[in-house]
Order: sequence, then C-alpha cells, then structure tokens
Amino acid sequence: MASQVAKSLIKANHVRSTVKFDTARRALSVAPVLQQKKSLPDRTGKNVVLVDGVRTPFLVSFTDYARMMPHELARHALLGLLQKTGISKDVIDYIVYGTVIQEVKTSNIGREAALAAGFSDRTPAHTVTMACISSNQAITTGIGMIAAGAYDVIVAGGVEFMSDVPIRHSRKMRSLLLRINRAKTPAQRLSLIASIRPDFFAPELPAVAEFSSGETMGHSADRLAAAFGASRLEQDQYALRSHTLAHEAQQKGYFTDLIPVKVDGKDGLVDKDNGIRVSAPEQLAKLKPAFIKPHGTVTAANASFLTDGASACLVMSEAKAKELGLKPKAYLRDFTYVAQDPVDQLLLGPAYGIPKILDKVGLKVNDIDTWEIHEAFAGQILANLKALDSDWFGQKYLGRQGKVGSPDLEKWNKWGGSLSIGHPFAATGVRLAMHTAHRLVREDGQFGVISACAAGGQGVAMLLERHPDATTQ
Ligand SMILES: CC(=O)SCCNC(=O)CCNC(=O)[C@H](O)C(C)(C)COP(=O)(O)OP(=O)(O)OC[C@H]1O[C@@H](n2cnc3c(N)ncnc32)[C@H](O)[C@@H]1OP(=O)(O)O
Repeated sequence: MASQVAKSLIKANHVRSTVKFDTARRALSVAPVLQQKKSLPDRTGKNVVLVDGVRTPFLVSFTDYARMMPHELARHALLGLLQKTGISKDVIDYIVYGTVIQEVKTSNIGREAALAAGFSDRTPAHTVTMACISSNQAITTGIGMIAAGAYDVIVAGGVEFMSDVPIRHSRKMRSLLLRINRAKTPAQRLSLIASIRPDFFAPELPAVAEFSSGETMGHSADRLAAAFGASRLEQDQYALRSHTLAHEAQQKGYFTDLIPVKVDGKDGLVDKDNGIRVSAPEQLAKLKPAFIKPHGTVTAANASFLTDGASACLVMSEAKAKELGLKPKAYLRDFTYVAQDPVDQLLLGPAYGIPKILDKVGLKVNDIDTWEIHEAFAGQILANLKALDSDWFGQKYLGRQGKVGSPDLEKWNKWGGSLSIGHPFAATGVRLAMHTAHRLVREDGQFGVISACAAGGQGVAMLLERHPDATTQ
C-alpha cells in the first residue's frame, strides 16, 4: 500500500511539466470546449450555482493583518465579492458566514461584517461553526435555503483570525470577577479582592485541540500518520509538492479568487498569499517534530500553519443568475457530511466522505477531473490516500467489498493546498470551491470533488460540475 502511494507521489512530480503544455492555451485566456459527459441531475429543483467567490490573501498569522479585527477582514471579502460580481447589495437575501475561534465581541461575525461592509440592515446574517469545514457548511446552508424556496441569493463564506484569539482568565479569576461585579457593598468587594491567590492569574491559553480528548490536531495527525505508515520522508515530499505547485500557480496568476486588501498603516496592498515557501528537502529533513517529541513526524513544514484570512462566495438558483445576467462558475450538485469517533479517527473525513458522495451521485473515482482536498497535515493527506487505496479499510470501515481506489494525483490539489496556501480554518471551504471551479475550466474538466476533515471527527465532501458559462476570471 505504502509503495503505491509513493508511486503516485512520484507521478505527481510530473505535474509541473504537464502544466507547462497547457500554458499557451491558458495565456490566451480561452476557455476550453466543455467535454460532454452526462450532466448530473439537479436534486433541488433550483439548479443551485456557485456564481463566483473571492478570498483575501491568506497570511501567516502575526504578519500584515495582525492589527486588524476578524470582522474587518470578513468585510473585505464581502466587499470584494460585490465588486468582482458587480451585483448590488440589495439583491442579496441572506448571509451565512463561518468562524471557528470566535472573537467574543463579534460572535455573530457574519452580521457584524455585513454591517461594516454597508449591507442593508434588512439583510439577515448568521454565523456557523463546524471547525475547518465552516464555510462548506455556510455554502450548504445556503443551498438548503435556496432549495427550500426561502431565498434566491445567498452569500456564504468564512473568516479566521489567528493573530488575536481570546485568552481567558482562569476559571477561579472569572468567577471572582463576576462575583465582584455583583457585590453590593465596598466591604464585600474588598473581601473578594483579598481572596485573590497567585494561581488565579494563570491564563487559559487557547490550543488547536479537540475538546473531548484534549489532544491537539497535530498530535492526532502524528498518530494517524503512524497508524497508516506515512513516513517522515513521504510527509516532507508531499509538503514540498504542495508548496511547489502553489508557487507555480501563484506565478502563473491562477489565483484569480484573490482580492487585494488595503491594511491601515501599511503602504501598498496585500495582494498575495505569504506562506508559500519552496524549501530544499534537506532543510525540511532538519526540522524537529512539532507535536510528539522526540519521535513524531509532523513538523512546522509538513503541517498547515496558523493563518489569517477570509472568503466569500455568491450562491443562487441558476434562473436568478440568468435574470441578473451573471455567468456562474459551477453547479453545486451535491454534498454530504460524515462523522466518526474523534478520539479514534479525527482527520479521516475524506476517506469517508469521498466514497459517500461518489456513491450518492453515481460516479467513480476515475470520473473526477479535479480533486481539491483540504491539507490539514501532509501525514493526514497520506493517511487518507492510503485508506482510500486499502481493501482492509474499505471492508472494515466502509462496509465495501474492497478499496475505494486511489485518486489520480495528477488531478489532486494541482495548485497546492492548505499546507502551502494557508488554512484560515473557516475560510478554506470557499477557497476549495473556487479552486475547483477555476481548475475545471483550465483543465477542461467537468466534475470536481472537494473534501475536508474537521475537528470533532467530522468531514465534508461536495460535488461540483462545471457550468457552461464558466471562465477562469
Ligand atoms: C482539520 C484541520 O484542519 S485541523 C487544523 C490543522 N492545523 C493546525 O492544527 C495548525 C498546525 N500548525 C501549528 O500549530 C503551527 O504552525 C506549528 C506548531 C506546527 C508550528 O508553529 P511554529 O513553531 O510557530 O512555526 P514556525 O513558523 O516558527 O516554524 C518553526 C521552524 O520551522 C521552519 N519552517 C516552517 N515552515 C518551513 C518550510 N516550509 N520550510 C522550511 N522550514 C520551515 C521555520 O523557519 C522555523 O525555523 P526556525 O525555528 O529555525 O526559525
């Protein structure tokens, strides 16, 4: 099994040369003729389409966005979407927005961002949270609202801001402060203050960790990589592949979902992702384990890094898009969510979600033209690939006759992924959707699968079909 994945990885190293053959055609910005495989049926009665989507550049936390607030970043994404699509704010019926680590002052961040962006105060907005698949959840909530006939035009997106996360006082201190607040006399207040002890001052620092087990995501990824025999070398090679492909896509100007951001107090615009870093294999090999020390295999370079960023996309019925004169990028054909025991299988969402969505729509692994799979950790991606390629996993965990089959890595995260582009948790889902839509045009494909794992042992898989009007811009 391991050798098959290694072979696929070697094959993937040829992706760059394959990409070059298509450069001339792409330079002309000519959309290739859509291949005519049988289109998937509409399940909603509304032919829900992804009209377009945008994201702010994804930045390593504590860099250029560090002094902003998350709703400001989200505001940029919302305004960027309006500007890119040219639609009026008044056309938008509802906003669904994701966030994971909430800024306490803006808990319904969708609403705060919309108000800050100057949307009508009559446009309702709510905030969803489903860990790393929060903006997938925002999109699918929008699909549901449209399918139910409640609304026609939805904005979905997400924001994550790791440069400023809530740090709480200890429980003892919180309790004391609340009691001081309720004290009726100065004497009561003084007596409470006198009860403060040094340990009250120890803060509760946030961690990217599972609540039910206390385990960090990185620790889980290390365990998963070990369970599936994903070696340190394989993980480093996969991470390097991700950074190399992202760098090439960036150089070629493929990230047309990016909208520049003007940051107060900084000259110029922030207009590109800043975490893409193609390193020499020897440099990667030198890094120490980041989570399980000293024997773990997950390092800072083969893990996604803590990221600031926001995204937004426009979802509506195809009829409404026509009425507004818009050219959609893709049909949002179907989706599914999966969930497992978070202690045992925290990051295997794609291994469960991919077969489920394919079975649901009646397609096989080989029918898929583009894969956009969230890269939480290189070891997690390799474990998911190995699980998909394993008869044992297929039989024991999926109740199938044998394996699902291994996706062709030449069609897999061809513009890099979360390891290299970055992973602002709740914003990633829209990036996956837009990269799918744009890759389907550039690579002349029809069907794209998105899948991602998420904290809580959950996962998503979505099936997009290229729209005949789609362009890469
Ligand atoms: C379903 C889900 O998505 S779950 C969420 C998944 N994501 C996560 O959990 C986030 C995981 N990531 C993290 O927590 C952090 O990024 C960590 C702990 C892995 C690393 O954090 P830090 O130690 O602050 O990273 P930092 O950027 O300082 O890098 C550490 C070292 O590695 C080096 N490094 C990092 N990336 C690279 C790279 N691509 N190439 C070469 N060297 C690198 C840095 O230069 C630095 O070296 P130095 O110590 O000599 O300066």
